[in-house]
Amino acid sequence: MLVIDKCRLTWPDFRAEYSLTVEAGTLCAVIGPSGGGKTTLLHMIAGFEKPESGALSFAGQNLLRLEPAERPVAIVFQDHNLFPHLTAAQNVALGIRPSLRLRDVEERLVVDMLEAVGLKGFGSRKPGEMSGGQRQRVALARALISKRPLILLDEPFSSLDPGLRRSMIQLVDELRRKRPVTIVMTIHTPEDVAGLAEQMTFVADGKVLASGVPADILNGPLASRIADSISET
Ligand SMILES: Nc1ncnc2c1ncn2[C@@H]1O[C@H](COP(=O)(O)OP(=O)(O)OP(=O)(O)O)[C@@H](O)[C@H]1O
Repeated sequence: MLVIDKCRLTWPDFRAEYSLTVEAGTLCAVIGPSGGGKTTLLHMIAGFEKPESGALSFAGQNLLRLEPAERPVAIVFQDHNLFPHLTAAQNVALGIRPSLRLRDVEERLVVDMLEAVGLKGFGSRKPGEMSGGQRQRVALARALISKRPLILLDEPFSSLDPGLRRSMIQLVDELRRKRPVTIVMTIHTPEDVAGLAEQMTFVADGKVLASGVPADILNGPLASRIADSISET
């Protein structure tokens, strides 16, 4: 279970205090208005932002004591954070082994994962030779291939058309059937995760204002505020 308890961050123009619980194995979709604090929440879980107070744990382990690289977390950022000098296959392989010295079976895994994200035959391309949507999928492949049990996806599919976006989210969902993984994903359109996400979390003004079963959140007391934040993005 991921437990965030009153984690506070203060910047000159923004104050956040997050409390949220996500059961292990759950797909939790995070929605909310632009600037409300969704990315900051993910960055804090990953360790790129340090809360001044509060508690943060995953599977009983205190994450606040761990550096980002030590956390059991794989993250896909909005800007995909691929290495431009490496090929798509090498960028994916980093998810298995930072040294890139892969065994044959691992090379095969990379090829299979590129195929799973619809990039068969793109392994030798560099990020600069790929579209924004293709780069997003390379970054997704790298996160999915890593053995990290907590995956954070920050609007990973924003440059994909709705059909491809939906199929990528289904791919993320399938991963959960193959190995136990907890996923926290920021999204813009709740329809994308309909029937897949067990939990929906509405973040605005630096706070988790509601979290629970998606239908309850979308039809609950914050329904009109949520609808406004969706139409604005
Ligand atoms: N390192 C930082 N220092 C100061 N302010 C920051 C920092 N990071 C983010 N902020 C501010 O925190 C607020 C929340 O930003 P955040 O990126 O978390 O929002 P968001 O909900 O992800 O928005 P969007 O949907 O547009 O990506 C913004 O006002 C932003 O300017």
